[in-house]
Amino acid sequence: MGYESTESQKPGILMNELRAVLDSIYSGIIAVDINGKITYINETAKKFMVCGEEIIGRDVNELIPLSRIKDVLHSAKPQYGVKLQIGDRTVLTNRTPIIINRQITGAVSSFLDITDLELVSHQIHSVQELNSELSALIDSSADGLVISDGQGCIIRMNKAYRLMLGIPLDENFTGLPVTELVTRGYLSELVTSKVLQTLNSATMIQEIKGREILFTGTPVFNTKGKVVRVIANIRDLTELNSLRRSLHRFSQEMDNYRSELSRLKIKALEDGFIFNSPEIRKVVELSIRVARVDTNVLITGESGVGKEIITRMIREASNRSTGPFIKINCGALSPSLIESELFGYEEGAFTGAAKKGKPGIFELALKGTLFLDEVGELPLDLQVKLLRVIQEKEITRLGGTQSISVDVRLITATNRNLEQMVKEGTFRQDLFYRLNVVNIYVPPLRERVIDIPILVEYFMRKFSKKYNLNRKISPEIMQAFTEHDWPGNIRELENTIERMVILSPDEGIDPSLFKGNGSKETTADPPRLLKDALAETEKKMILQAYHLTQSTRKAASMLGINQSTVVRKLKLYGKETLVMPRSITD
Ligand SMILES: Nc1ncnc2c1ncn2[C@@H]1O[C@H](COP(=O)(O)OP(=O)(O)OP(=O)(O)O)[C@@H](O)[C@H]1O
Repeated sequence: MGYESTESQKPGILMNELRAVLDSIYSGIIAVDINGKITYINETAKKFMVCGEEIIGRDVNELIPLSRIKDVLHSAKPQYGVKLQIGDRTVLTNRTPIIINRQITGAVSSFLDITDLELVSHQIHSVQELNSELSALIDSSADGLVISDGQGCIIRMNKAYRLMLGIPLDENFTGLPVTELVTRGYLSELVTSKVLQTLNSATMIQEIKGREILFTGTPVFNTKGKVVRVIANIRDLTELNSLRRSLHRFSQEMDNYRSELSRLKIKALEDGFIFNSPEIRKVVELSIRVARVDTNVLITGESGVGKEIITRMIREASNRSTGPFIKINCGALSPSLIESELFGYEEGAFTGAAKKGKPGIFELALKGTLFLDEVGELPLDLQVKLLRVIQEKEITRLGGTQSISVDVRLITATNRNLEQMVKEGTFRQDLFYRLNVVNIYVPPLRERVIDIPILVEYFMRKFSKKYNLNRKISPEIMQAFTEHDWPGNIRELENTIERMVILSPDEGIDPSLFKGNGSKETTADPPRLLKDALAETEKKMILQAYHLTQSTRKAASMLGINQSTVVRKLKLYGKETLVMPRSITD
């Protein structure tokens, strides 16, 4: 459109036309004179002004405080693309000086509202950020992902997807139909196709290269309910399933273990192992746990606390329960006897050796359990030999040359402080470590008085039955039992009750028999016949000697009497006798 003047067009008409043109454009236009007073403003620019009054002739900064058009008046230099804030709108402005005859007479500013554009550009920026976040998320996912459009064409595929299906990183699938994955042999069935057919989520499991893969397809709908995307997610279930199977197996084992544990606990009680205290409960649990592992166990605790009974429980709960159980008391035999007992000997090994030689208990305990009681009493030279057997799992009979392999579980017990003995140099440290792989400490009775009443009841029943006597215990005596110190622990308690059951004259238990056993009570004993007192002392000494040595021969030599007397008396007291200080079961 041109603005050439013709004869018929007057300048006024032209001006009107020009104004109409300027008013109809999107840009705002403001002209100022040399003083910055507004000389012209078009309709678009007026919309930016807050005042509805006269604008012409007013200072530009009154209406647009941030306007820098006056800078152009001073510098005579045009400005282009300057961002300016007018009220809540953002505009992009160009400012040009008006120069007539080389004189600045004013300036014109034209500006374009870019507020909405800014908003859109901001939104585009946010979308770009979101997009890169999404890409990072998709790529870092451990699940495989393939995203297709509503027509089933692949838009993106992440690394995990490629790895799980064995698709090379440089094989491009973008824009291709998802069915191409089947065509190229990566898959046999497509979850995406299922989603597109049913317009619903779908799952399937496929075995790919020996691995179990779970496919899950999810449709994404637009506002009109049309599927615009299908997201196929794949997850390798192989490890998960194998973990699940292990977990199942493990929990089944745990269940078996638990029921076995309670079975053995019940059995321990049935077998006459009596306890109420949490301390012994822990000992029993540890013993049963350790029984399953074929390792050396050292049981420590004072004399008579139940170390042997616990050893038998371990053996009972172990895989060697049907193998032999052999006990040897290292404190009751001379060193030379222990050596020949442990390792056996060949014919003529020493004077008095049996003609054909004799196997040692390491041989006899083959596939079984060997219990070395009072191991702290073992002399140093025998400690070295025992250590060698443990390390080499072989023995050589005394006087022999042939190595015999040893398959024995070793359980040792002591009432001595082996750690202290190691410090003092009377027990070898290396042997101590070998024996003490697992330590089970049995606390003395005074540290678990809660066990006393139940033990008293048990022993009362046991001995009443054994001697066919009906004995009852009064609350006062029970009280005295729980208050007693029991330095000899359960063995002492057991012996005391046995004595009381036998010696009490009637159904009730004679309290004086208990007082005579070293009770804290101070009342004097009633006078008794000398022969009864002697018989009682004799019995006590014989029983004690026998319990200490576990051998009628040793007990006899300890007391300076005949072995036959010990055997006879023990029979009289109802005790079973053993000729040798070892017992072989099964
Ligand atoms: N909890 C218990 N329930 C029933 N009887 C027990 C219990 N603890 C120990 N006894 C009995 O006490 C006596 C001594 O137990 P055991 O021989 O096991 O003790 P120990 O610690 O091996 O003794 P030592 O150190 O003298 O060899 C045994 O007759 C045993 O049956």
